[in-house]
Amino acid sequence: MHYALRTENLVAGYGQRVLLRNLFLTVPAPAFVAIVGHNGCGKTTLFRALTGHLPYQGNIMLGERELRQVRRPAAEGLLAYLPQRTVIGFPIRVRELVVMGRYRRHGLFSAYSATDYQLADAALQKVGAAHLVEQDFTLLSGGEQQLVWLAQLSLQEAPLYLLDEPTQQLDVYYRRRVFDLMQAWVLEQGKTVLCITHDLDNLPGLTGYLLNLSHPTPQLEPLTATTVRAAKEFLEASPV
Ligand SMILES: Nc1ncnc2c1ncn2[C@@H]1O[C@H](COP(=O)(O)OP(=O)(O)OP(=O)(O)O)[C@@H](O)[C@H]1O
Repeated sequence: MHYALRTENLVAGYGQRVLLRNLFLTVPAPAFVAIVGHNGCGKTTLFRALTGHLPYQGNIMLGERELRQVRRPAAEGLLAYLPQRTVIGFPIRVRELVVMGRYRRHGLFSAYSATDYQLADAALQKVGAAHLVEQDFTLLSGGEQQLVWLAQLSLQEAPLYLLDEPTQQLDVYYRRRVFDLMQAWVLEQGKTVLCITHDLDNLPGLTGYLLNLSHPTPQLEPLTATTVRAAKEFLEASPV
């Protein structure tokens, strides 16, 4: 079987504060994984370790590569990461921001080709944000900005996508749409998508796995109405 990600005995945290304890994970490729858990249980910390931004003990394999041997996993095309909040401090047109998803082929601010821009427009169309293409990104609403980031992410040619609460600022309609989009990345493009979310109501009906990082021994479970309900009850019943 082909694996997108494996962790063996992964331990990580901040100083005395250990958040990930002896985590063993094997994520097949392709797959969708919804990562849930209480605020502060270590979901983003897991992503920081996977992206090479946090020291850890144990092993992390990204596909066939041992993460310790990789200097910059995103720059080398092993993964693409959408953090929770990214602030842009200068005016920039939406199309110009989205096309930067092609940066590994060109360098961030170098000249992009007509094909790159066509891909950027198509990516915006797919997330339902084609109408924003000419606008100044910094003037958009939080939800609109999130759609633009998703379009940019979709242009990155990585096998593994990590998304930290991508539906956080979106209304009901766009939340559904973003989950459908992530499913399409998996089912149609063979990507493996790890998505941190508190939006459990949108999970039943999706194909993939659930990972409850608040559980004492977190492991992948099939994503079903039953497992989502159990996770919800667990999270409602127990403190962090
Ligand atoms: N650089 C840091 N130094 C010390 N503690 C940190 C640091 N970054 C995060 N923490 C703490 O680690 C804990 C876990 O943070 P993390 O961001 O992984 O939580 P999370 O599960 O993603 O939570 P949320 O659902 O609220 O986003 C939090 O209590 C946080 O305050």
